[in-house]
Amino acid sequence: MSGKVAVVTGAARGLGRAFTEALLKRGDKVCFCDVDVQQGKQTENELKKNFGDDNVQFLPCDVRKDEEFKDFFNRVIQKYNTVDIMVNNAGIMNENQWRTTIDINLTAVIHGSLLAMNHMKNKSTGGGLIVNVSSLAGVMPVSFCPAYTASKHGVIAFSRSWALHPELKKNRIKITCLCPSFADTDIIKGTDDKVHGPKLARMVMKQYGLMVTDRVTEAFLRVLDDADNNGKAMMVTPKIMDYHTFHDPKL
Ligand SMILES: NC(=O)c1ccc[n+]([C@@H]2O[C@H](COP(=O)([O-])OP(=O)(O)OC[C@H]3O[C@@H](n4cnc5c(N)ncnc54)[C@H](O)[C@@H]3O)[C@@H](O)[C@H]2O)c1
Ligand SMILES: CC[C@@H](O)/C=C/C=C\C[C@@H](O)/C=C/C=C/C=C\[C@@H](O)CCCC(=O)O
Repeated sequence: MSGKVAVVTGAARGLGRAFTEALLKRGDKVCFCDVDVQQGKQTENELKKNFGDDNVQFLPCDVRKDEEFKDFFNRVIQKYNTVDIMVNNAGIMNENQWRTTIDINLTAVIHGSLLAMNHMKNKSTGGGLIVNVSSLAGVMPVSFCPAYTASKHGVIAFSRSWALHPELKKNRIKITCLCPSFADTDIIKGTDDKVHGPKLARMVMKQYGLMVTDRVTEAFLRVLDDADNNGKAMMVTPKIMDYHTFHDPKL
């Protein structure tokens, strides 16, 4: 039994919900948020039935809204006294709404990470883990969704940069990324008007294959259990489950 307190953003459905369930199965307590209040409440009811009323809590929050996000994070601390694991998962894919894509996929991940770091460095027990959900599109170019790809590269650059910082090491805070290829959730559905070249997108997705969410959860748990995960980016595709090798220039 792990017994930690975790926060997961955008967990009313999809990968966020799968990560929440995996954490609950380990014996963690989870507070999750989503902008979709109806789906969030339904998921909360289902999870409470399986894992107990006190172990899981849904709170509505649009991570784009700074005050709402701050308030959500503070309410988690009020309820569970601490946060040990922060999973910045909420994300969208829409090239026609590229500013919103950057706001949710990158700016809010930065905000969520900073909220978690501030709390984790001040708490008496110290330490914590931040898991930022990037994408395989965070380590390679993807022609049909350049803004999404930029947001996911940004998540990795931000996380790897903080991971090097001595202050994080001193406070035993680790920051790591998860980089799935295509998984069977709503984000990959009905995207024809959201990408540059829907035919190409479908072709690439067919080539790569679609993962069940359980496979991504397996990679998520592997990262959680790995003491040496700081500053790393775990790729997960139908064939690969391994950290990406970065070729940083040697100066
Ligand atoms: N499914 C894939 O193929 C895949 C691959 C790589 C990375 N990812 C990433 O995984 C993460 C989860 O995506 P998913 O596949 O579960 O998609 P999804 O669409 O099923 O779930 C995303 C969730 O985020 C929520 N959300 C969106 N905007 C929000 C906001 N402003 N505030 C709070 N919540 C918000 C949605 O309501 C939804 O519940 C995303 O960051 C996505 O980019 C997904
Ligand atoms: C049809 C799917 C698409 O519209 C939605 C995708 C949403 C999320 C998945 C994303 O995170 C994963 C992307 C992975 C890309 C992997 C491979 C590319 O490098 C291949 C690019 C080839 C090309 O663009 O020519």
